[in-house]
Amino acid sequence: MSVLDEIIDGVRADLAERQREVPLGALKDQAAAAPAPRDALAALRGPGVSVIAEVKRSSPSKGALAAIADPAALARDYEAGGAKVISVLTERRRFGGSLQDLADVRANVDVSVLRKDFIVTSYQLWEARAHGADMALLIVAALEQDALVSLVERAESIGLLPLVEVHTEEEAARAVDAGAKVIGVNARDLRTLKVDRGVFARVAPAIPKPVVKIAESGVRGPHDLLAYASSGADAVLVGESLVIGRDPRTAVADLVAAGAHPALRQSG
Ligand SMILES: O=C(O)c1ccccc1NCC(=O)[C@H](O)[C@H](O)COP(=O)(O)O
Repeated sequence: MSVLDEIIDGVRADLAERQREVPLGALKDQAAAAPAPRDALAALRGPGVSVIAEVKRSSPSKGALAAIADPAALARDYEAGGAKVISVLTERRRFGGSLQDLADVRANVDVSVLRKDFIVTSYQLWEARAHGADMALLIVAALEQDALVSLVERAESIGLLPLVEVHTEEEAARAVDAGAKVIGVNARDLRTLKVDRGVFARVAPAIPKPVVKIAESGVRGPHDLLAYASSGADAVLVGESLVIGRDPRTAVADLVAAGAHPALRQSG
């Protein structure tokens, strides 16, 4: 069984428990009472290369990364550094995250917030919106095409911008067919956990121009952002290097400064 399959087994078990505790009708009521979604698409459309900064306590590949007692404080630092979107890992077992982290972050920043999790049912999309998310991750490798299409549609219908994640050209074609407006190319193979920064340059040409292209994983600093930008990235999604560093605000600001270089300015 791959790492991704193991993670999803755990996600389904935790999900079943939450579904017993909060019926879908009650969750929809919570979503209706949540703050209106922010325009994440506009935020990601530049100019320059946008930075998505991630709240990430631990990971299957590295184990514990950072304690992060106050995710909202970290998110405020990211926002002060110029991050356009805050990504919050809400998976509990392998990443140490929660829906409470998502709600806390959303209540304490003015930028858009992404629910980063392993979403396999529309119930999780309602959870995302009920806890204030503006975006939700959908991983192509975790979903049959019918399910992907229906989750993209459901996300959009409830005000969430789906970030559809791929790792190969074939997955990119599936994401495009599903109508994704934002596609993330993850340098990390979620089945083996190997990071290959060359994946973005190979997969990005399969993604048509109007789609926002995000390079995910493996960004250690401005040089990696610039390399992704030179292959056509509109944004980068960064976790580990920000949470293990001593000054997340400055680390984000350095990335934002590199992404704002006039040579990288795009019309959108
Ligand atoms: O980070 C992992 O080890 C991991 C393992 C299995 C599934 C997903 C995983 N990470 C999720 C992500 O995609 C990253 O958190 C995100 O792209 C940021 O990556 P990084 O900057 O390399 O922390």
